[in-house]
Parts: sequence; structure tokens; C-alpha cells
Amino acid sequence: MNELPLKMEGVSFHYKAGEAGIDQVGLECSTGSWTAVMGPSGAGKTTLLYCASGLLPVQQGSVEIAGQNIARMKESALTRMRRDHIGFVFQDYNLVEAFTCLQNVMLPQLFGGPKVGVAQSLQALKILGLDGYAQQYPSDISGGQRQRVAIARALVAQPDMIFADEPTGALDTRSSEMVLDALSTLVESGRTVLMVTHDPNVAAWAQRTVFLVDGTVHSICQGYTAEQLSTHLTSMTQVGQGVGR
Ligand SMILES: Nc1ncnc2c1ncn2[C@@H]1O[C@H](COP(=O)(O)OP(=O)(O)OP(=O)(O)O)[C@@H](O)[C@H]1O
Repeated sequence: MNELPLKMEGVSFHYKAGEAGIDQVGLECSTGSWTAVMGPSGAGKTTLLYCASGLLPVQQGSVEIAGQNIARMKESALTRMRRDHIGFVFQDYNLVEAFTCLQNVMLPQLFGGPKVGVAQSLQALKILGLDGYAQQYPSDISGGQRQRVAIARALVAQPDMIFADEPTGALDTRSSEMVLDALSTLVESGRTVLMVTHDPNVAAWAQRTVFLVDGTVHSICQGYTAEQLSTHLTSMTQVGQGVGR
């Protein structure tokens, strides 16, 4: 069995008929790859991520995660799929404030996810530079540390796919680097990451960047530097505004 962790074919979603969304998006992510999604504001980046992860229902096309088409799944099966195969790292961290960092890392098993031991969870916190923070509560730590707790949770749950939406959005440069290092650790351990970002410096950490314009895939750039991505994004923005068409 050698299924792609993520395969999207002809995926369309519109919030209202004839209005903005995404159109006929195709995207394949191979195991252990890191893909960034960039594009002008309103291009459909978050919509793509939500369709890929089953948070929005696909109206046309198919989305396969680990070989299973989620576009036609019932909600209960989709919930199981998310629990067993998907990790989310979003800008608002998704931590439970009433739980310690350690409890947050162990959270997925409360919902029937894979059994994760205390030692394994402490090790994940350690890998993410959070040694000594296990008994702290989210309200007592910084944004970057909170984000790394969310990544530690993704690390122990070992999902096939990790969806990240502006994972460094609210962080300073040093915290951003620690979070991106943490995502690198996940990718090196064979996880697959699809990440939306508006920041070329963040996208440059990924192996390739998909550019969306007006809800469709405009181009895919492999191995670009932050500067090259920035230049490309500027030209996209002009395309998005109708210049250069
Ligand atoms: N809940 C919604 N209802 C209606 N329209 C929406 C909704 N969410 C997003 N849109 C519209 O769909 C389009 C794509 O939005 P999306 O958030 O996916 O873009 P984006 O590329 O992530 O934008 P940004 O970079 O500004 O976050 C935009 O025109 C947006 O206004």
C-alpha cells in the first residue's frame, strides 16, 4: 500500500453560487513532504486548506486522505478520519485552557485517538524545547510556546497529514523559527504538512509553494528562496488585480 497522504482532484467550493471560493483545484502531497500555500488576500488559501481537511464540504471533486475519499464521508466517519489521520496547527493554537501542557498533548486519546503515554508526551514536549513546561497551563506561556504545545500534540498523535493555517501568524521571529523547526521535525519523521502562509520567509521552509489566484492554482514553485517567493507573490498580486492578464 503506497497511498498519497493527500490527493485533491477537481475540488471546487463556493460560499455562495457564483461567488468566491476555489475552483477545480488539484493537489497531491507525497509522504514526508512540506507544501506551502500562498497567494493574494482572498485567493482561497484557507478555503483550500479547509476543503483538504474536511472542515468544509467539497461541492465538486474528490479529496483523498490516506487513500480514503473524504468528500463523500458521513460526519461520523469524517470525525474518525480526522482523529486517526489528521493534525491541525492553527493560529489560535486550539489548546484547552483548563488543561496543563502535558494534558493538552495527551488530549487526542480522550477522544478515542491513539493511546499516548506520559513518557512519550513528555518526550514530545522535550523535542519541542518545552522541557519543564508540562505542568504549566496555556495561559502561563507565550504564543510561541503554545504553538509548540499544539505541534507536540500533532507529533505524538502521528497523523498522516498536518494542516497548518498561518502557524506563525502572531509570533515574533525567534518564536516563529522554533515553530518552523518543530514542523521540520514532524516532516523529518515522515509526516506530511500542508501550510497556508502569507509570509515568504515561512513558505521558504517548505519544499514547494502552491500559488493560488482567484481560487485556482496558478503555479507551483519548488525550492524557491524567500526572496524569489516574494517576487513571485508580487507578480501574483498584480495578476489578482487584473494587471498582466
Ligand atoms: N464564511 C464565508 N462566507 C462567505 N465568503 C467567504 C467566507 N470565508 C471566506 N469567504 C470569501 O472567499 C474568498 C476566499 O477566502 P479565503 O479566506 O479562503 O482566502 P485567503 O486566500 O485565505 O485570504 P486571506 O489571505 O485574506 O486570509 C474570499 O473572497 C473571502 O471573502
